[in-house]
Amino acid sequence: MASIIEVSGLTKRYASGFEALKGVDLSISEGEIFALLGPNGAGKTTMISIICGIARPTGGSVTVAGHDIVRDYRGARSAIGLVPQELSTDQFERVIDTVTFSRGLFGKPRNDAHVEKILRDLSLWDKRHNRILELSGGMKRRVMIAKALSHEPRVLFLDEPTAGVDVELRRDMWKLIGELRQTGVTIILTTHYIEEAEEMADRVGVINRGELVLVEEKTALMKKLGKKTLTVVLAEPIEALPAALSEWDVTLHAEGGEIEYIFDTQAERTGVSSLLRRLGDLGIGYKDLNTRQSSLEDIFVSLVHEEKAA
Ligand SMILES: Nc1ncnc2c1ncn2[C@@H]1O[C@H](COP(=O)(O)OP(=O)(O)OP(=O)(O)O)[C@@H](O)[C@H]1O
Repeated sequence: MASIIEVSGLTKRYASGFEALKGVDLSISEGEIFALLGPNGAGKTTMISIICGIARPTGGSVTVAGHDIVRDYRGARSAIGLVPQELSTDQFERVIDTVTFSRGLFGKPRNDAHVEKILRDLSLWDKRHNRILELSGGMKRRVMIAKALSHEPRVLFLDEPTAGVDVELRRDMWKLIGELRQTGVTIILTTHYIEEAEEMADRVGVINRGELVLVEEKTALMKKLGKKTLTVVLAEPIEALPAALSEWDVTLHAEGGEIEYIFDTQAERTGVSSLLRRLGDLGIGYKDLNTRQSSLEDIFVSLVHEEKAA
């Protein structure tokens, strides 16, 4: 698929001398949902701010829909819709007016049919004459999305779209984002919720201390780094792990009632059958076995830990 955003050798050094981005390269394809993950202070907001023309890069280049974000700021910016984390709209304004006005800010001619479509798509049409302050938190977030979509951008940035919202609203937002992608808009979201990336993204990028430490298709990532945990529920609890099990990456849980074994699903030998044989040899009986796939969260935590350790 054609790329819509090209980030090359991007660096950002703040006036304090702090290097927030250390040479980031990234290419985003048109129509994909890309999730940018990273711990606090990793550089996510800095990167988005630069791509959206809010902060200036110190080095490197970024193009959006072919427009250089510095030399052709207007061209680049008009291809972008940005949904900030904070509500940034006049609370007394009416929904339809704020969305119509946002479109005008980008120099686009008035298009009532487009504004109506957005408001309908976002289930805000019935509320179009309400003032923002009369809306629920979830609706306010939808208004922010409507504003960002008002000028028909090709790329939509969502900065932590579900931070601090309840589970139900989060699911609604995921559904909405899924629907937006059907319209062909490219979506880049930052999130602290790994579950959100797991649910939504086609590709995942992990940024840590100003460096993009990983960019991968979500499914490939989960498969490649995927480990499984085998839980062996013992017939009788044991006090400690016998030394004869030290060849396996096993730990004792549930007050000695369960042994957990983490194994690599891609390995030629997973060690599962030999472990069970050894348990038999040791006279340790078990009454149940189950395995679970490691989540993106396990993968993310181990990545950021490896980085820290290095
Ligand atoms: N204006 C600034 N001057 C100096 N340092 C800054 C400035 N803005 C951000 N930083 C630093 O740059 C680093 C990256 O910040 P950034 O806001 O991009 O992180 P983030 O990944 O978005 O974090 P969070 O998840 O907490 O929002 C942080 O260490 C931050 O303290």
